[in-house]
Amino acid sequence: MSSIKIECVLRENCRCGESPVWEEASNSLLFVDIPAKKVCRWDSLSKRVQQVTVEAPVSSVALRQGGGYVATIGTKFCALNWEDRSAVALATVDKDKKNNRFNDGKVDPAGRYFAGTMAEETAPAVLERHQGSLYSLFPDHHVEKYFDQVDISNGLDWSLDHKIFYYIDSLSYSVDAFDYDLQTGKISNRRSVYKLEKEEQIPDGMCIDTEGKLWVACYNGGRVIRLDPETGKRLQTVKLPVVKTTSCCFGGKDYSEMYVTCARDGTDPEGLLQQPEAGGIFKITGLGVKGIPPYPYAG
Ligand SMILES: O=C(O)[C@H](O)[C@@H](O)[C@H](O)[C@H](O)CO
Ligand SMILES: [Zn+2]
Repeated sequence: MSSIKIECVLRENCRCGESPVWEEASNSLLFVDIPAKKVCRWDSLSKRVQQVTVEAPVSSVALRQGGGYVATIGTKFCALNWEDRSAVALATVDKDKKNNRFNDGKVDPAGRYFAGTMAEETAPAVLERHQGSLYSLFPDHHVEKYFDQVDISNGLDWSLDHKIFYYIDSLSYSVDAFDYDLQTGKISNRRSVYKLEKEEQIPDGMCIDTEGKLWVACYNGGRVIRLDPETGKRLQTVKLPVVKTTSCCFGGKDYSEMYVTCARDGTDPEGLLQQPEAGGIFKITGLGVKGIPPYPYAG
């Protein structure tokens, strides 16, 4: 039996930490603080954080094949140069929806950058509904739209054989699956593989492990849950000392550690006293399962 250890490795006070991504080359964890408009890089060896501030809410960051990063900023897919701290737009979506912004994003196994949008929130999970859409930025910088009517576009990942795309629209309280065509990037045959239980609250970010099981961060649920998408059963619950857990990824040595982001916004003063680490970065070890490296954007 492995013994699970949960540790706050960085007390960053993120207003809404999101999009953890492990960068093996620098032994670092990348993440964003959405409303603070910051992309951060935490060096796990020196324990130092570097950050780049951008001009609009930044909701996800991903590696880029030729070096540097890509990020979703406002309603733009951008290239991010860490050295000169510049962000250059590659494409813009939702031009007719001035109140929208991107939310979670991740690169597919063929190097396309998937990300969805949502209306800006007036409070956590309070927003005009059905305003979001799911998109992907192809390596040639053209954008494809998959569907609209999304409330809060969130967690996404692909099965290990690349034949299934998993997706979360938070306010559906469901983890969905689609058939995935890696060649064309097309999705089809949407179905639900897991419905959240009441105490699990709102499904947010998600990642897959080497056994093909899904890990979902539960916003307001203070936990990550491990799901078997084939049986629709929850296999494990890992509780954290913060309530607004937003996303998770594997990283560290051989991708054997899990990193979890969370939010501080929306917590009242009493809650902050009980959760002094809210907005920090958590590391979970001893899970006995590993993850896979993130795919880099191919454009
Ligand atoms: O982290 C995100 O994905 C959103 O941007 C957040 O705002 C929360 O998820 C949302 O409030 C709860 O659903
Ligand atoms: Zn999210």
